[in-house]
Order: sequence, then C-alpha cells, then structure tokens
Amino acid sequence: MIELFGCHLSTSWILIYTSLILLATSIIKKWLDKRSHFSRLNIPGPKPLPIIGNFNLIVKHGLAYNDLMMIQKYGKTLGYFQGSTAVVETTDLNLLKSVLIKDFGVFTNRRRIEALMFEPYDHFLSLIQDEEWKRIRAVLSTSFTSGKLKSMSKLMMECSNQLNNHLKKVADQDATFNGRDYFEGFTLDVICSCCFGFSVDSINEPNNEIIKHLKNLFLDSMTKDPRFMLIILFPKLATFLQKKNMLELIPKSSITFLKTLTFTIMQRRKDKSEYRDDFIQSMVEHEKNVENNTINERNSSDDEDAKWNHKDARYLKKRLTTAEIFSQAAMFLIAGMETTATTLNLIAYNLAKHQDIQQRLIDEVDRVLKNHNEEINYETVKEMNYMRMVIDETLRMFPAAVRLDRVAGEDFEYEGMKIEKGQMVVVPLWALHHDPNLYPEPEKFDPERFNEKNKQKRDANAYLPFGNGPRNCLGMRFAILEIKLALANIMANFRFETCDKTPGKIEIDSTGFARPKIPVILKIKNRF
Ligand code: HEM
Repeated sequence: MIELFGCHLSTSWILIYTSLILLATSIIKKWLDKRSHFSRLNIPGPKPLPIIGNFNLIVKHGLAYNDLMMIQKYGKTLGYFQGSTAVVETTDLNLLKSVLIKDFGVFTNRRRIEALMFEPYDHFLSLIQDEEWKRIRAVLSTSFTSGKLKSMSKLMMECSNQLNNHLKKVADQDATFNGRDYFEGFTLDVICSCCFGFSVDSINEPNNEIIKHLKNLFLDSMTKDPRFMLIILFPKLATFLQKKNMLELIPKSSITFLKTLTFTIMQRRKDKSEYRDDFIQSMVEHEKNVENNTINERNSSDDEDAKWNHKDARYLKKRLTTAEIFSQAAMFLIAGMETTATTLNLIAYNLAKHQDIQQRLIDEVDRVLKNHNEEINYETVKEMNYMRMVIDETLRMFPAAVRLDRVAGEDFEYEGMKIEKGQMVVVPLWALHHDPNLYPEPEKFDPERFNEKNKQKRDANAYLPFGNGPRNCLGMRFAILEIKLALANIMANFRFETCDKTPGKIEIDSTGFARPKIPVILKIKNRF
C-alpha cells in the first residue's frame, strides 16, 4: 500500500493509473503529430480529431460528397486523416498526370492492405505490387486483346439474351422493376461465363450453390460492414486479428469450393475435354505457349489493344499458377460485377428521365442494325457512337468507383508540397467529374459533353472513370463492350420509362461505389 495525495493506493491501482496516463499521453502525442503533419508538408486540409482523424466527415457526408466538399473548401490538393492513415487527395490535372502517367515509376502501387492478404485476395492484380504486378498484368493482358474480346462477345450475347427474356416478362406484365437486381444478374452471368468458364442464369437460379459461394467473396464496403471499417480505420489491428484467425472476412468453405471448381475447369481444358472462348482458356493457352516457347510479344495485337499494357517479353514468358488464376477470376468478379451493373442501372435511369435522348439512341441502334441484318455483335456495336456518348456521360455523373489511389514509392515534390515516401494519394473521381469548371452544370445529364469536338477540348485526366496510365482498369474494354451489347439488345426491343416510384434525383450511398441510396425503380415497355 502506498500513500499518494493523502489516498492509500495498492500497487495494482498504481500500475493501472500509470498505464492509463501513458496511453493518454501516447494518444495526445499522436494527435498533435497528426495535427501538424500536413502543415509541415505544406499541404492544406482539415484538422484531425484524436484516434479517428477526419473519419467523422466521411461518416457524416459519405465518401464521394465529402471529397467534393473538401476540394471546394481546401483547394485542388489537400491532406486529411482517414482514421490512422494519412491521405493526400488531388484533382489538380498536372499532379494527376504525374501520379498516373509521367511518374508512374514512383506511383506504381496502390495501398496495400495487409489484413486482406489472404487467399484469394493475396494475388489480386489490384493489390499486388511492383514486379509481381508487372508479371501478372502482362500475362492477363493477353486475355483482353481485341481478338479475345471479340470471341468473348458471343458469350456476353448469350447472357444479354437471358436478360432480355427476364425484362420481357416485366414488360408483358406492365410491371415495375428494380434495375439493380436485373443488371447484377446479367453482369454476374457474364463474369461466370467469360472469366470462370461456366454458364449460369443467376436470376432464374438464385439458390445455385456456385452463385452462393461467389457472392460470399464480396466484402461489403466501408461504412456498411464493421469488419471493413476496422480494416480501413485501424489496418494494423485488423492485420493482427486476421493473422490470429480472429477476423474471418470470407468463409473458408467458399474459398475451397471455388478454388476446386477452377482447378477442375482448368483440368478439363488442359485435357481438351472442354473448349470455351473465355479467360480460363486464354490462361491454358498461354501456359501451352510458354511450354512450347511460342510466345510472341503480343499473341494477338491491333491498334486498339490497350496502350498501357506491358509488352515486355520477359514477363510474358512466365505462366501463372492455378492459385493465381483463381485469384484473378475472383478479382474480375469483384472489380467487374457491381461496377458494370451500376453503370447499366444508371444508364437506364438517365434514359427513362430523358426520353429525347433515349429516342436518339433507339434511332441509332435501329439504323445500325438495319444495315447489318439486325445482328448485334462486336462489330455492329462499334458503330454506335451516340451510345458511347450516353455511356461516357453516365460514367461521368456516376463513376462506378468514386475514387482510386496510388502510394508514393519515394519522396516527391510538387509545387512546394511534399509527398513523402509511403504516402497514399487519392484521386476523388466523383469530385473531379463534378467540378463545374470542367463540366458546367455538373448535375445535368448531357451526352454532348462527349462528342468528338468537346472531348478534344478537355484534358485527358479530367475524365477518369477507368483510371489512367499503366495501372488503369484492365477490364475497361471488356466492360464497355458488355454494356454496349446489353444496351443495344435492350434498345432494339424495349424502352425505359419512369414510374411514381422512380427517384427524382439520384443520391449515392457512402460505400465508395456509385450505389444509389434508394432503389432505382423503373418501367420497361415493349417497343413492338
Ligand atoms: C463500368 C465498369 C468498370 C469501371 C467503372 C471500373 C473502374 C475501375 C477503376 C477506376 C480502376 C482503378 C484504375 C486506376 O487505379 O487507375 C479499376 C481497376 C481494375 N479493374 Fe475495373 N472497372 C470496371 C469494370 C471492370 C471489369 C469488367 C473488370 C474485369 C473483367 C475490371 C478489372 C479491373 C482490374 C483487374 C483492375 C486493377 C488493374 C491493376 O491494378 O492493374 N474492371 N477499374
């Protein structure tokens, strides 16, 4: 027993008090460091709170709207704290050019989230770094050439016909429908067919075992799932819990099931008992080319093949392991299903609200198809230029991923601001696409912003729905093709209309995707 300020305290109480004082001192010290962090680097921004940094702003306004408000308040480049993580955010077009293209050597990687480094996330193209990323991206890019996309377009059309059958039932009953359910069904079918190597009609088969396991691969984002919030706010704690098996993010049974399925499909392709024009087939063929030493720099190449893809033969001479291939198929599902479905959903909304624009699109589809025997395919949708303007403007208003990021691999100076090695740089796509200096009346749906003349006038980094530079979206041309085929097929048969449940204005939720806060309910009418 010790006497302190007239009180008798046991040794254990003294230990507890001392620990609390040390903890409080450490929190205050970290907070003071955080408060001066960005002013030291000459970067403006809001002052952080202890522990949560500026996360309260994100919770209050939502990720996308908060980005927009902060850019308006602090200028085109600012710094803030997302929990314990320091973030520099920019819509400065010159800095964007440096980060995404010119100084790609410095900004090669995205933020690495250690807690996510378990199977299948550990090999995700979007999360891996440096040499591993270069090797895997080079091999994967052989699956997204014009020739491969043309072959996959036939599989996409099968799924689009399935979607039309479902929409026809809605139209025949003069019913309303929730676009998200239908378009997610379609994009899930497309990824299963083109990337995992099997056909499915997920709207008709919601209890299909494979579909259930595939859906388990999704981590609901940011503010919805407390586990994800833990990863973002306290990455070190999340990593510790994950390594101790105290934080299960994806059921192990689903990982084992899907991995076995991929192995089986690959085996069938290798022993030639099955052939399909899909991603798995591309990977099996690549493996054969490596074994036979028949790799050329681009197995199939034309001017349209993505300009950023690595052509380095060193990387192309490597094959991917089956675990790596499974990982990429899972990544395509996560990167490609919701993004593409949301885009289709919001195109449908924009068209229902703007009947004049929808009519112009229908006229284009009818004209092109009339010239080509009514066939919707890889070539005919290429001629639908107005459709591309409608898609581009929808992705401007609602970029499916509302931000992207890079991490500085070394110290970097820009106009007196210092971006330190290890610093995460975020590009807030929503804020960029709603900048009234780049897009007057940003809330207005106006496809003319994307006619050739207007496009020429704009800086290439003012429009980034798929990112830019060597680390841009690998599936960009896949997604645009998928959307065009589905939209052409829909417009050839139906027309979207609003109903009394259609939202007057779209607001998005705080998840980091352009997910409408309330369901987009529409009507669909038969054209004939
Ligand atoms: C409308 C649909 C889509 C949108 C808006 C979209 C958007 C994006 C964005 C913004 C990025 C980050 C780019 C950057 O950091 O510069 C990205 C990365 C990526 N996307 Fe997409 N995406 C879409 C569809 C798809 C599809 C269908 C696939 C696959 C089939 C896909 C595969 C990927 C991959 C693999 C990456 C990571 C690339 C890398 O790190 O090298 N995406 N996407």
